[in-house]
Amino acid sequence: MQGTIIKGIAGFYYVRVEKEVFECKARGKFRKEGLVPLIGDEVCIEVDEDNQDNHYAYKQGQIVDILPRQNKLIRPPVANVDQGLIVFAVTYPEIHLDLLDRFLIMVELEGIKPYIILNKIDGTKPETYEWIVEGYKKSGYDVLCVSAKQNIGLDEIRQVLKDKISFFAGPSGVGKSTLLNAIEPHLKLQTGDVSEKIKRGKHTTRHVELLPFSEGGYVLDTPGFTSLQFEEIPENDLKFYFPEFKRYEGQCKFSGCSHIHEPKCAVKEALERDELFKPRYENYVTYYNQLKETRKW
Ligand SMILES: Nc1nc2c(ncn2[C@@H]2O[C@H](COP(=O)(O)OP(=O)(O)OP(=O)(O)O)[C@@H](O)[C@H]2O)c(=O)[nH]1
Ligand SMILES: [Zn+2]
Repeated sequence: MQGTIIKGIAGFYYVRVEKEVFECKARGKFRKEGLVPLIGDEVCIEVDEDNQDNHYAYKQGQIVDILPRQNKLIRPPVANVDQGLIVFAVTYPEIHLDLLDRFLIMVELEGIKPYIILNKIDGTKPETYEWIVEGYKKSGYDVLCVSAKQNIGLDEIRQVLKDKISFFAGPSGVGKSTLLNAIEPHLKLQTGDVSEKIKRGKHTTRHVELLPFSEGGYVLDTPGFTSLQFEEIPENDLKFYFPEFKRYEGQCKFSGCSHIHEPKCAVKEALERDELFKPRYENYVTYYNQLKETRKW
């Protein structure tokens, strides 16, 4: 049978097949190969037929194969993540585009698809945030304006989440938990279930878990990215994490153009023509200079 690892605790992997969860050990061969199963892995399991006593909370099984990974996040350690939903609020807390751009760079660094979710549009005039929506759409991002409180735009988020592995990230207080609970009221219930089980075991460490979405797909139960540091990027590579620059690739006079001070730069010309979102370009320049400064030391 083939399923997804949704949780791992103390050498046990919880593999969800259809709607059933199996408690599995990994075959010794993985250890020999230096392969550690990860949450999010697609695996093949064999069910232990002789070990299905009902005093176990789960049916027991063994992981016999791990399918090739599409990608792997380091923190939290999860495989096959398709997309990151970056949540901000249009009002309180106020949107800091610097912070939003940092979140976007983190998602771009992982090579996964970002979505921008602007929450709390209830009671806020569209004029106050429309320029941000336009700016990020111009940069090539998908932007959804929603209200968790008033059920606006939630079906669009459900469409995005369907059959994918997703995480939510964003500053504190923007409404990530409210949003998840509004999208899928069952999720909270299941989180409760699991923490009950963890309490009964001896292990109190926080484990990452994939929460199954009723229409198919999974959501990480912890927000992605606690750190927004990207100082390991060489400043000359930073441009690769601004997808809107790709359109102008090869069009600058100088190859390896940083799009900052070089003459006949296609990116700067596009900026003049208003094809790019200026605040984001300015953040690019700021980060570039910061990275360059850091490297001097
Ligand atoms: N007006 C309005 N308030 C909202 C909306 N969504 C969430 N809130 C409120 O915003 C506050 C923060 O919501 P949370 O869901 O706890 O935010 P969070 O992003 O999970 O915060 P952390 O757990 O700190 O990361 C709560 O008081 C919510 O009631 C919304 O759509 N509109
Ligand atoms: Zn250039």
